[in-house]
Amino acid sequence: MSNPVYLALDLPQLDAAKALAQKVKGHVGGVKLGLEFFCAHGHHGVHEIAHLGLPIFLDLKLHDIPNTVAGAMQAIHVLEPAIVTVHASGGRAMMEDAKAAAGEHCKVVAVTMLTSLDERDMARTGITGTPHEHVLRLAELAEASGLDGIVCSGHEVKSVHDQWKDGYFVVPGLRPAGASVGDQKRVVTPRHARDDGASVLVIGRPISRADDPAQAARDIEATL
Ligand SMILES: O=C(O)c1cc(=O)[nH]c(=O)n1[C@@H]1O[C@H](COP(=O)(O)O)[C@@H](O)[C@H]1O
Repeated sequence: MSNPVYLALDLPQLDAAKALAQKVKGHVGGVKLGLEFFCAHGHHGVHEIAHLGLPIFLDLKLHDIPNTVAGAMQAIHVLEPAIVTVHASGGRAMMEDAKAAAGEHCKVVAVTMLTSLDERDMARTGITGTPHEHVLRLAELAEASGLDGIVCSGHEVKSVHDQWKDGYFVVPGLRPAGASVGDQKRVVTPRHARDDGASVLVIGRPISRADDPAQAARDIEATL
């Protein structure tokens, strides 16, 4: 089985991001470039990282009217990302148009409820019920919209997997036992998420902020 870990390269400096990706290259399955990286370095930065030969997960979390999101998807074809994110709360038409506009080999996955939120945060945005219920509802909508899968926490992935057998499930909010949680609220270990059916394990700071990132990536790989 290929390594399911995608390293989140949430670094502002292009050289530092390249150096980190180079260090852990043999111990991760791909790299995730998010808003911080893309706003700072754009297409050029993505091309620079792509030279390392790892699959690229472009985490843009697109959320706008369908026409605008479809235009953005077309504008990134040339980067040939393996995975791109949109927000499920953008609705069915937006997700359908995003998928239709995506490159042939690009998986489009919908962010359901950010792993930095809990039930109280959710209630403050006017959404009632539990995170679990909300994620399952948005997963159903993403599947009906023709997307490849969703992003959710390790708390929900098992139930989502039971309901959507051939879905592609991206799980962030992962921490090896005892690691600092930081701003994440719905957290499990990488092994737990994998056992519950995660297709991709997104891991950032536990690797990028380790004294020896390659060793941290190896240690996580060994638990899977
Ligand atoms: O879409 C994501 O990747 C994502 C969704 C989510 O609900 N929670 C979440 O943490 N992420 C991303 O996953 C990464 C987690 O980083 P660490 O908390 O440092 O492991 C960051 O790049 C986040 O942007």
